[in-house]
Amino acid sequence: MPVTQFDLPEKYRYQNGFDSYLESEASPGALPIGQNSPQKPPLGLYAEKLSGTAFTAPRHENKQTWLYRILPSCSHPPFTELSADASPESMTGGKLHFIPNQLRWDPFDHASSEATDFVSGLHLIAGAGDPTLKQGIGIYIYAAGKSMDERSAFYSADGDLLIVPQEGALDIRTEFGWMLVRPLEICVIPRGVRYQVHLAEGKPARGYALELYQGHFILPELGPIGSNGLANARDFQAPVACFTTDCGTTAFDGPNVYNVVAKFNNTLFATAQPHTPFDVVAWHGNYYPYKYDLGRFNTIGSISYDHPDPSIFTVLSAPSDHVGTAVADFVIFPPRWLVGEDTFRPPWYHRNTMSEFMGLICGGYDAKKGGQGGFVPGGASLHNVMSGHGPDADSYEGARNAELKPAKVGGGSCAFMFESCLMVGVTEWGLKKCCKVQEAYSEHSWGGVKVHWTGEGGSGSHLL
Ligand SMILES: O=C(O)Cc1cc(O)ccc1O
Ligand SMILES: [Fe+2]
Repeated sequence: MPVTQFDLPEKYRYQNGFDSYLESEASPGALPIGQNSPQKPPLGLYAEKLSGTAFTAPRHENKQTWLYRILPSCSHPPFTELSADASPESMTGGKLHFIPNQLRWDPFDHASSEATDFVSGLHLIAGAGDPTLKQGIGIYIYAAGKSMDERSAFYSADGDLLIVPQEGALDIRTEFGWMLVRPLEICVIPRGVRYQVHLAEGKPARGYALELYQGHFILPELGPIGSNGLANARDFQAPVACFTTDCGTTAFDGPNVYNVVAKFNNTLFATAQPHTPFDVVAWHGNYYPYKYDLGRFNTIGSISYDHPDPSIFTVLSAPSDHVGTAVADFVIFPPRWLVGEDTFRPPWYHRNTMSEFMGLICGGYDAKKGGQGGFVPGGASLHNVMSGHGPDADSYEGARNAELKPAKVGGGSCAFMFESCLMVGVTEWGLKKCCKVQEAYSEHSWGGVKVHWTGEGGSGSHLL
């Protein structure tokens, strides 16, 4: 039976569309009509604008949302920087190591303690650039053993966060409403949006995330593919407004029981206020959190010969200032048919001017062995700028000798890649403290690659 949004609790009645202009009101009449900021907004609410681009950004890039809330979000005591204990270096970065070696990680540990929530369980594994310049990316592994406290909220001033759950569904309450994000689904929480992550059904959660310090994700151009295909705009889902009302008679009335944690230049700050930050009764705009079910991806590939570039599997792209070159592409490798004739079907051996960070949500990957020491769900790999990589020796031999019948690859599997034009550095946590780096990755994968050369052909004149 297909699950429609009406089979889910009311808080999950999403609105559909990518980069659409949406509006939602949890109380009838909360949205002003015909203007954004009336002298007295309806229902005694405050109007607050949340900008995702410069006010003057061109129309096609401009992103903003008007929030209608019980109290404005400025009404909080000052933030103070969290201690090193509460803001561990594993989360905020520290030194980055830029190294040309291919790297692969065993599956990352689940949260070691039930005291770890989504925020304290975020580990920066790799990154490039600088949030203060609004340039670059951060790549995270998260592992949470408990839900965030009902009275806590988190936001990042550093960028938009793309979350890729690998195990355990996340029930995310945002200022804009709720989103249930399960493995094989993803979501994006824009810069500045406050949210609270719960573990759906209380199950521990683990996954990957990419923070985009510059710009926003777009859908890739479709070129000759035409007007549909890959990730279709209508399959992206935004929350509907949902609020709570806990507040006194003024902003600072009552005990400071609501904690708000901010990530600001990869440093954590906290404040506490008496009123809930989840008090948005209505909103309208095109700057909002959204989710997407990867199962809806319309996968396209070669129906004649040769293995196409993986860009055909791009779900979302964060462009740099140079057309066709992404600061980050989010690419998936979903189940698909391979029918190429006289073709080496898995990925070719290659060196890429882009860096490739890969993870595995479930199943296996057609160019890499699974099992102990292989590429397995919950693990990762990094092939940095110009670091040679490709199928491991066994996968190569298998594909070289395979009978080329139409074959479905990746059934029950989904690998993904964060591909970036930037050279990516690995954090201390990623290289050492996580204790997951596979020391023998290169030898294990390519040590046994055989020479198939059949000897000199032609005139041999080039031996001169
Ligand atoms: O390296 C990888 O496994 C990712 C990848 C997949 C593919 O089909 C083509 C190029 C590429 O980098
Ligand atoms: Fe690659």
